[in-house]
Amino acid sequence: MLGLSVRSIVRKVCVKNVLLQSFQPKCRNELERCRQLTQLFFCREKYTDSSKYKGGKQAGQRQKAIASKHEDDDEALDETMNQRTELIEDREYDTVASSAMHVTKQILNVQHVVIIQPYIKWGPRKNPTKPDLLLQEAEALVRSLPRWNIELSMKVPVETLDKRQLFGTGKLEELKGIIQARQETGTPLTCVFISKGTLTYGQKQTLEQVFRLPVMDRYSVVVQILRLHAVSMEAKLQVALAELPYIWSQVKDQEGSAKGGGRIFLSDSQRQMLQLRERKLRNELATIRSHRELLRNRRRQKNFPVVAVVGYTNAGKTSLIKALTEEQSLQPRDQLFATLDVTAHAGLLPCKLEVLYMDTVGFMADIPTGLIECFVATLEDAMLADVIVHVQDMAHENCAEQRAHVERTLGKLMQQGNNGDRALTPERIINVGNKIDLVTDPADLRMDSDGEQQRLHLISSRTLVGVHELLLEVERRVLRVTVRQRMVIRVPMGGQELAWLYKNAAVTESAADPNNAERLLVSVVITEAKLQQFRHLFIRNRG
Ligand SMILES: Nc1nc2c(ncn2[C@@H]2O[C@H](COP(=O)(O)OP(=O)(O)OP(=O)(O)O)[C@@H](O)[C@H]2O)c(=O)[nH]1
Repeated sequence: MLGLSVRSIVRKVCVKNVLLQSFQPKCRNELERCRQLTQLFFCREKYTDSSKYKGGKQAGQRQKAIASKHEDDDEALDETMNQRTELIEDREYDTVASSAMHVTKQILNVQHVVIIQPYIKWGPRKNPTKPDLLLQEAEALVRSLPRWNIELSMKVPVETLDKRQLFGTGKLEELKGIIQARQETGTPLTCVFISKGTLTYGQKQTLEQVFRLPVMDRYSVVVQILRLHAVSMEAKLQVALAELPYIWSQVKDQEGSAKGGGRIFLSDSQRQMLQLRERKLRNELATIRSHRELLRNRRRQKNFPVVAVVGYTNAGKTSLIKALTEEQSLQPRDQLFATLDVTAHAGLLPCKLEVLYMDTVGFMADIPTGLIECFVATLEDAMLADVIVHVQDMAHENCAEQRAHVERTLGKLMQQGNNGDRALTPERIINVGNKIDLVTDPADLRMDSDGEQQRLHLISSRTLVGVHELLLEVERRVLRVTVRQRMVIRVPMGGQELAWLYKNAAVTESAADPNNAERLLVSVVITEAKLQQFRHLFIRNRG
């Protein structure tokens, strides 16, 4: 039966994933080394000032000797890293600490966070999204991390996002006062999250000195979330790779700000090591991706229609797939970036044709491109799908912006040629307005920000309102895009025709022909090409 084979394909995908996860301990090593290197980077600032660490000088000398002895040697790198990691463990903690590493190490502890959302009030660089919504998104990011508590959150107008101290002098003093007062009276704060894509090294250092707390930007918060949610080896390698552009940009900033001060951030050999790691990570990823390509080709050979479900993070993609497939094992979570791996789920259309639904990584605005680029490859599956379901959260105040962001990103992916020559025609895209159970005013439902009528399929993945109608629409599009049709074919009982149809089409029903006891009426969903083949093989021969 076809049903058996589609499930077995999904099973194979799962088995393959497990295999990929356990395959090549080399990958794991690579990942571990990269992680250590990242930690090494984040602690570098403190490390260079060895007086701040117990035993820092001694270990620093040991490390220096090792590094100069075996410059490009992998083992030397490991040893160097171990030495440094010891230093990290050993150090006396300083409140004006190198932020990201401090927060990384404390990720399992409770964090008490102050969120500051800077926004430009006037001018061409003003963000079209309202500051309140930006702040809400920043809060949602922090809430996605377990045991991170928001103690204070505020939005602060700025003239530009490029100033070294980010805020005007008066404003900075005011913020410092608020944080200090809070430190003295409430729960001690542990970090400040400035909700800007990336802070320059100089900005971060200045703000840490003023607030006397570690400071994080959006990039570093999102990396923490991605690390927590990366399950497969591919996702883990991607996260490790996503951290590298950040490290490089901070190195560049730091070198820029240290010019004339005689400080060198990374030695040539360390720089080479970082480049080497990057190359190795990319190679490992390429190997894993070629396995995925193989699976994709197999799916294509089996001719299963593929429906990709895309959308802004938390829009309800996983919930919708759960509703469409009735797959109980799927667990939607109220967290941003809950899905980091593209996963395939088998589902049945009303005509009994089986399809594969692909769950994809959520989109999010204001995430530095370097970070998301690493996950773009996982969207290739979506770009190659027969039909793309774009899920939108109708209950979200910023729904129209989110939709525009997803459409822009998909458009960019198309331009970059990730589409395998498939155009993103309106016929391939189904717009779905989800979470209508949370919308109180029905007038809000069919309008976008310009008041234009939207062609949206309104549903609730929670109450299942509209899900059956959506399923019918998915079926209509799948049949049209893949040039399949539903038909009833009359075949001789026990003949080759029936066996051929079972092999080459989706047989949805078969019954005895009431007008001819020797024949069967077989309902099938069949592609145009296969139908021609059937005619050629059986009908012409018979004639
Ligand atoms: N009330 C309501 N909640 C919903 C609906 N659909 C999804 N949710 C909730 O929204 C949250 C996010 O749902 P997911 O399905 O995980 O969203 P996602 O788009 O897959 O999220 P990411 O993987 O993070 O991008 C969960 O708490 C769901 O229970 C809906 O129709 N109504």
